[in-house]
Amino acid sequence: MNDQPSTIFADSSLDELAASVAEPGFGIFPKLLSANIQNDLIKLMTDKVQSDSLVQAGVGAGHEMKVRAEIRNDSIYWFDPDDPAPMANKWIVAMDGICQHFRQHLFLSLWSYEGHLARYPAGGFYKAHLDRHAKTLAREITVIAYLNEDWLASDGGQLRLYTDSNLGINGPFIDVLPEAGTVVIFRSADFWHEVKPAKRARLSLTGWLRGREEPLTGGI
Ligand SMILES: O=C(O)CCC(=O)C(=O)O
Ligand SMILES: [Fe+2]
Repeated sequence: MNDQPSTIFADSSLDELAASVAEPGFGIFPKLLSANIQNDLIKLMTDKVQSDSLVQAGVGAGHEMKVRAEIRNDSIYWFDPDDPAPMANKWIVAMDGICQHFRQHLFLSLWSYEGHLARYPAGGFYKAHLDRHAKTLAREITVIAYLNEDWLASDGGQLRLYTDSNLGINGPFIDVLPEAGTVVIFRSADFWHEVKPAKRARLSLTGWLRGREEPLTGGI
């Protein structure tokens, strides 16, 4: 497979991702990443861990973000378009490509990407939540790529995705193993999800395709 920036996702993959976002609003795609891309992302993650670049993740948006280890206890590295690692830039370019594809094919107003590498330590988890922050409408679509080779069901760490947007955490769910190469996509405002406790360190790359920034007035 050609690993030029624009081809991290082949056109056929972009079409499949778009179809799942259109209906039912989420999609789970094992082995969507090529072995090369997967290895480069794992290497990027390893480099960031070794250079001590990860910080404890918080909850909430902007200046209201707080570390809340009882809700999530992963460490993250925010992608920066100026990161010297070619793979960081490649990923951002690929995400911009998805925004463009979804603008053209789904008529969604998506204009930017924010994302981070995340490392959950053994025992790590993230309690059930929606990704769209209460005070901003910017996060439209969540895209998660997993980077764990040979992950077993007994390792835990499943993404539990609640598939009925009306019933939320009282409804049916799908458990997804965070196996390297798997990509999960869903509408950020509609699907509750959580990370079940993992028995070994768990690596993922989570990001959001964003619409225009529109702060809501009034408290929520
Ligand atoms: O790593 C995952 O499976 C999900 C992470 C997540 O829900 C988040 O960062 O908002
Ligand atoms: Fe989330």
